Amino acid sequence: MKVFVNKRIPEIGIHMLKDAGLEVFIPEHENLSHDEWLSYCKSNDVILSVGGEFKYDKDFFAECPNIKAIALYSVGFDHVDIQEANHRHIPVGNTPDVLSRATSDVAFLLMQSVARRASYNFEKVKSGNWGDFDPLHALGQELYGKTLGVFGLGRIGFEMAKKSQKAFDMNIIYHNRHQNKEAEEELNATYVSFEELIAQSDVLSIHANFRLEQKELFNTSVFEKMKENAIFINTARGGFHNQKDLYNALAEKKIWGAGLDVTNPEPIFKEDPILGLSNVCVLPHIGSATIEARNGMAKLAAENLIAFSKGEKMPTCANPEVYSQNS
Ligand SMILES: NC(=O)C1=CN([C@@H]2O[C@H](COP(=O)(O)OP(=O)(O)OC[C@H]3O[C@@H](n4cnc5c(N)ncnc54)[C@H](O)[C@@H]3O)[C@@H](O)[C@H]2O)C=CC1
Ligand SMILES: O=C(O)C(=O)CO
Repeated sequence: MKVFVNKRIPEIGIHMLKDAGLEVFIPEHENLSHDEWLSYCKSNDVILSVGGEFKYDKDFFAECPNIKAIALYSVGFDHVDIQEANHRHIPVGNTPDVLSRATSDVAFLLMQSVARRASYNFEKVKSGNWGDFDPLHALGQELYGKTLGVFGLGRIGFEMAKKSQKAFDMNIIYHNRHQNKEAEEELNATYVSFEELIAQSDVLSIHANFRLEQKELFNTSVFEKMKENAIFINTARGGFHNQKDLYNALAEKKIWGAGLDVTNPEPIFKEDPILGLSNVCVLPHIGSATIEARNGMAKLAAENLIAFSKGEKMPTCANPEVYSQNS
């Protein structure tokens, strides 16, 4: 079975595929054009897919009927038309759990960085403006006993809530598609409406899996209902927030600040005015960027394709319903 891996991943994953007798193709250079990517998809049987820039939509599946399985090097699968994959009986593997702590660590980092204005103060030092001790300048806010609102309390959201409660004794509220009994029992989390989540959160952290129908759910109509001391954190997908509305809310100090690990578009344009604000911290989508998480993702993606090559179910599949469909 021929595997197309569109970008370098930790060697452990490649070795696993080769040891299982699969033929692995990795292009010489990385930043593939769409046409290059498509031509490589057409000449292989399955894909180990890194990154979200290439979309697995109806057009793709029509152009590449040869592709029988996709193993994503991510837990998010919003760049895949799952309905079309199911229709074509194509399993789509993903990499949950192994990156949950790492990603929640970045949300936790952003929360603290914004609360204590780390970016602003670091920029001051870098530009030689250490400044005299000023009891009233660039003060941050403390998080102890404040309310963390989680939009999408799943694997990563749970880790974020757990460490925020442990470190700062934060009160946890959440809004989800389904109630999370484990979080309610272990973290004393309270399920609230979307409106209550927005109004009551001192820190609002987005951890839902993105779907197009939720595009720009967080916009001016939301930001104007948030507390003035509120911190907006997004480590899920940039599509969840309207970036211009967020800029306006921050510039007009409608909210305290924002921490983003995901933006719209990605990479963010360096001219984006949001980067010039003193109450923002933006990171370049590094949530899963640890040695441990990225190795774990490589192992899971390889295991998914090896299972497929043996006619077995993928251990971690974004569309497990594909296995229960009539052939
Ligand atoms: N910044 C980064 O590098 C990374 C970002 N991510 C993002 O984080 C997302 C979450 O990952 P996991 O926690 O593993 O997924 P998960 O599936 O365990 O949790 C997502 C939660 O969101 C909830 N949800 C979905 N849509 C919702 C809606 N409209 N309203 C309320 N709740 C909703 C679901 O019920 C679920 O509990 C991924 O889909 C991905 O987009 C994941 C890993 C790394
Ligand atoms: O896993 C994901 O969904 C990411 O965004 C990157 O790890």
